[in-house]
Amino acid sequence: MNIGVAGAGAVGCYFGGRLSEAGHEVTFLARGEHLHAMSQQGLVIQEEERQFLVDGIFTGNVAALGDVDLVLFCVKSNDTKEMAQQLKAVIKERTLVMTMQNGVDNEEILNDVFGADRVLSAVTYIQAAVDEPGKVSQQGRVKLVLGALDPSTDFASAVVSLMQEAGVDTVQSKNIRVRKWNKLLWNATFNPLSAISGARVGEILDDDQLRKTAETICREVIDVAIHKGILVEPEATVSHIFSRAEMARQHRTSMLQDRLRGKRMEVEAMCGYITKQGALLGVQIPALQSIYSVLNFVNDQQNKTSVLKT
Ligand SMILES: NC(=O)C1=CN([C@@H]2O[C@H](COP(=O)(O)OP(=O)(O)OC[C@H]3O[C@@H](n4cnc5c(N)ncnc54)[C@H](OP(=O)(O)O)[C@@H]3O)[C@@H](O)[C@H]2O)C=CC1
Ligand SMILES: CC(C)(CO)C(=O)C(=O)O
Repeated sequence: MNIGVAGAGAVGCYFGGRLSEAGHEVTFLARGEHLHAMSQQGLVIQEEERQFLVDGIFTGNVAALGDVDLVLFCVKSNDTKEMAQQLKAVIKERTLVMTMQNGVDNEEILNDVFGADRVLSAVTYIQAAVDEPGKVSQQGRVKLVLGALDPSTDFASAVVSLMQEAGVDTVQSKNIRVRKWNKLLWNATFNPLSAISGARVGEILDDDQLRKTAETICREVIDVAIHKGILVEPEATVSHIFSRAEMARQHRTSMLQDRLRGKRMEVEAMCGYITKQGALLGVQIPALQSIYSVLNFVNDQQNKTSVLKT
């Protein structure tokens, strides 16, 4: 299959790399030093046990994705609208677009731009990072749960097979929005708190005050999910989220990694969306709301600093 990666950073390079290794033609859309390094030396992927070199097409020109059959949509949520509009102008009418992003609002944007009948969504379980330009590392388990936004369409199973044949543990879901909400509950509990405090997941679990705050946020977000009509059993969900966190003790969440690198954090996707939904639905979420206001300020400051640097 002819596959495009829109936003070849950590996630896009990893899954695009696995598909390229399985023999598919993959075009990686990237930019800056990372694109330069991949164009010169190829893409190096470091997994725990092995390293492999990906020899794909590396480009900074979105028009190079014009002929692909499937786009892995992997930009940070802050860039979703802009990337979706750029893609819409160049891809074929029948090209499938699969978001592998965190959060639940990217689906709404992609739905508006492309129509639900060709958008897929994946819950992405992976711990990947761009360690240096041209080099991506991945640790721990890799798993995808994927489904179509419109479950009456039948193309999700073909993409599940594509991933499975490339050796990626992938299952199909008929209710992908609920699965995405479940992941968002984890991310909203740990990502903003880790970004504001600088703590790894294990440090949040071990510090009484931080743990209490994480639990408070978790319950707030569960409340919003329930008011949105997502079926969640609060006690079982809190306990599941905290037991999954035990397996990621050393992890610096993607939001903390962005903050440490001076990059714009996904504040809207991880807290802004939930805060706004809470306000619309009349659900009080003071803990997450406070963290949202601080992280928004930090994001704006980082943005100003990077503008000053350029
Ligand atoms: N990393 C992880 O382990 C996980 C991440 N996720 C989610 O997956 C999504 C992607 O995350 P991740 O891969 O870490 O993010 P990255 O920042 O590593 O990757 C996104 C890439 O897209 C590039 N990009 C953005 N706009 C353009 C453009 N117009 N043209 C070319 N390149 C562009 C970015 O470039 P630049 O850097 O210059 O902005 C960056 O290289 C996020 O929603 C994240 O929350 C989900 C599970 C795990
Ligand atoms: C915890 C993790 C790596 C789960 O895949 C994640 O989604 C993040 O750090 O944002």
